[in-house]
Amino acid sequence: MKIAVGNDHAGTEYKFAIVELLKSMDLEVVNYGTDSSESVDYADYIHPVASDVENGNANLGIIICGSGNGASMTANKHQKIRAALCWNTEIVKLAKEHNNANILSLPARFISLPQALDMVKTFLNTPFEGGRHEKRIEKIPTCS
Ligand SMILES: O=C(CO)[C@H](O)[C@H](O)[C@H](O)COP(=O)(O)O
Repeated sequence: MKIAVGNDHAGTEYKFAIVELLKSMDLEVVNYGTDSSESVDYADYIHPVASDVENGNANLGIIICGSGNGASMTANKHQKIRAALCWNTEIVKLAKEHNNANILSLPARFISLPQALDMVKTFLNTPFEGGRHEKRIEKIPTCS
């Protein structure tokens, strides 16, 4: 399984720990994020993650910025992306079970690092429930 990861300067520290976790789980990781704490524009580092997930080059994505909003807004501009901004493991679980989220967006400035790592594990280990949720997510990309 391949995971695409992206972050701005607010997510760099958490990104390093998340990449380490993913590698310890024998997952393939592609890092599109900045590796620096120098200020950057999140969209430049998030679009490549969304593109990879959208075109099947990666199975899932994990994106990190200060609030998680800029990252998720950017990723959700991609037609096939369902990026979920999450702040605890319960929300992550629902984002997979009900929404089949294919990108997890983490607000690094509002969650602890242990919380972030637990959320990543939940994201990877929770399956989509399907059933009634299938037709609901199919309706998401239908916009005027
Ligand atoms: O895009 C964001 C907010 O929606 C992210 O949280 C950014 O990380 C944040 O805006 C960066 O803020 P900074 O003051 O430039 O470090």
